[in-house]
Amino acid sequence: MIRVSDEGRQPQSPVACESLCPRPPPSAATREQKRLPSRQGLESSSSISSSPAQAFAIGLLPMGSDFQAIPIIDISAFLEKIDDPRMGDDKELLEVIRQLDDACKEAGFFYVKGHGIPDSLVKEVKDATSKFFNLPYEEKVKIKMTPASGYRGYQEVAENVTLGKPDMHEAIDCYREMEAGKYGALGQPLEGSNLWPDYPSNFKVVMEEYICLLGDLSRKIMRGIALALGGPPDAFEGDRAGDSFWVMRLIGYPVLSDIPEMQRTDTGCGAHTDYGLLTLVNQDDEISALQVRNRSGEWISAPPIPGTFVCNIGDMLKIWSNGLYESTLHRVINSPKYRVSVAFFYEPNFDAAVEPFDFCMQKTGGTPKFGKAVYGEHLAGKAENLHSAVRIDLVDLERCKSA
Ligand SMILES: N=C(N)NCCCC[C@H](N)C(=O)O
Ligand SMILES: O=C(O)CCC(=O)C(=O)O
Ligand SMILES: [Fe+2]
Repeated sequence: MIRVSDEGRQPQSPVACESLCPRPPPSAATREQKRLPSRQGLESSSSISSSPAQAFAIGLLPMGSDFQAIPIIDISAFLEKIDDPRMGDDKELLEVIRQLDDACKEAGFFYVKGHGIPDSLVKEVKDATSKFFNLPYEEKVKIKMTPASGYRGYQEVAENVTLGKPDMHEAIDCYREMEAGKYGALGQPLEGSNLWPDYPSNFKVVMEEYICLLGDLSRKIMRGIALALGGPPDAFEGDRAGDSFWVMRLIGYPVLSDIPEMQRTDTGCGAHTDYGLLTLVNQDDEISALQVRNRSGEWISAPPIPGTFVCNIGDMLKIWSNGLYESTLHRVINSPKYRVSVAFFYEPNFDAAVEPFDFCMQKTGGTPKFGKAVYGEHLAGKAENLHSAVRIDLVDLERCKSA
C-alpha cells in the first residue's frame, strides 16, 4: 500500500465543480458551440476506415460484440479542447470521440488514461478508504447507514444485496447533498448529510476534492459522448445532468476466509448494471476482480491498469441513446486479497426526465425503444429493493444464528 500522510490538506480547486464548488454559468461562446463538431466531420472520420471497430461506429455491424478486452482511451488531447468553442475541426478531438463511440457501442466499458486527475489524489482516496475499513467494527458503525441518514454511510458485509444474494463487500455510500424538500416525497428518503469518519483525519477533505474533480471530468467525458452520439456537446447539461445527483461508493472486498462461513456467498458484488449515466472506477492497483459480460455471455476481466479509471455506461444513457449504447452487466468476484475500489457515479439530475433523444432515434429506426423515466424514481426503486432485501436477509441471518 502506498504511504500517504494523514495531514489535513486543503482542497485545491483548479476547476469549478458542481455541488461542491459553484461553477460559473457557461459563457456565450460555450453556448454557441452547440453544433460543433459537425456530425459530418465525425462520420467522415469513421468511414474512411474499414476495421471492424470503425465499422461499428458507422452502423455497418450489429451493435455489441464478443469483445475480449476493454479498450483503453487516452483522453488527454480531448480534455484540453472539449470546452473550447473552436474544437469543431480538431483532428485529435475527433479521434477521441470516435474511440469513445466505438467503445460505448462495443463494450459499454472503457479505460480512460490521460484524465488529468493527480495520481497522488487517486491513491490517497484508496488509501484513506482502506484505513477506514481496517478499523474495528465498533468504529465503523459510528457512521452506519440507516434510513434516517438518507441511506448515507457505512454498510457492513452482506448488507448490500444483488438479485436476492448478499454481496461480500462493505462500503461507504455518499450522495450529492440536497436541500430538504427540494424533490418532495420522492427525494425525501435520500435527504441527509454525508457521514464522514473521524479517522483517517483527512478523509472528508480528500473525498470532497476527489468528488469535485471527478464531477468535472465526468461532465467533460459526457460532452464527448454527446458528440459521439451525434448530438450537441451540451446534450447532458442543464436539465439533464447539469446538476448531477452523483453517488460515490467506497468499497472494500474482504477475502472470503475473513467472513463468517454462514454469511459467505460466491460474489463480491453480483451481476448488475449501473443506474445512471457514467461510472468511473478507481480500482485497487493489484487485484483483478471486476468482470464485464460480453454478448456471448462470457465474463471478460477488467484488470487494474495504473493511471486509468474504468468507465462504464449506466441505464439512463441507454435510454437517452435509444439503445445505441448499452449499460453492460458486470460483477466483482471474490478476491484472494482485501480489495479496495472507489466508484464515482455521474448521474442525471435527480428530477431529470429521461427519454430517447431525437438524434438517437433517427439512427435507430425512428421509434423510441424505451419509455420515459425519471432518474430519481429509478434510483428510489433500486434503493427500496435493496433495502427491503437487506431487512429480509438480516432476519434470515438472525434465524441462522439462533438455530
Ligand atoms: N449506484 C450503483 N450503481 N451502485 C452499485 C451497486 C450495484 C449492486 C447492487 N447490489 C444492485 O443490485 O444494484
Ligand atoms: O468494485 C468494482 O470494481 C466495481 C463496483 C461496481 O460495479 C459498483 O459499485 O457498481
Ligand atoms: Fe457497477
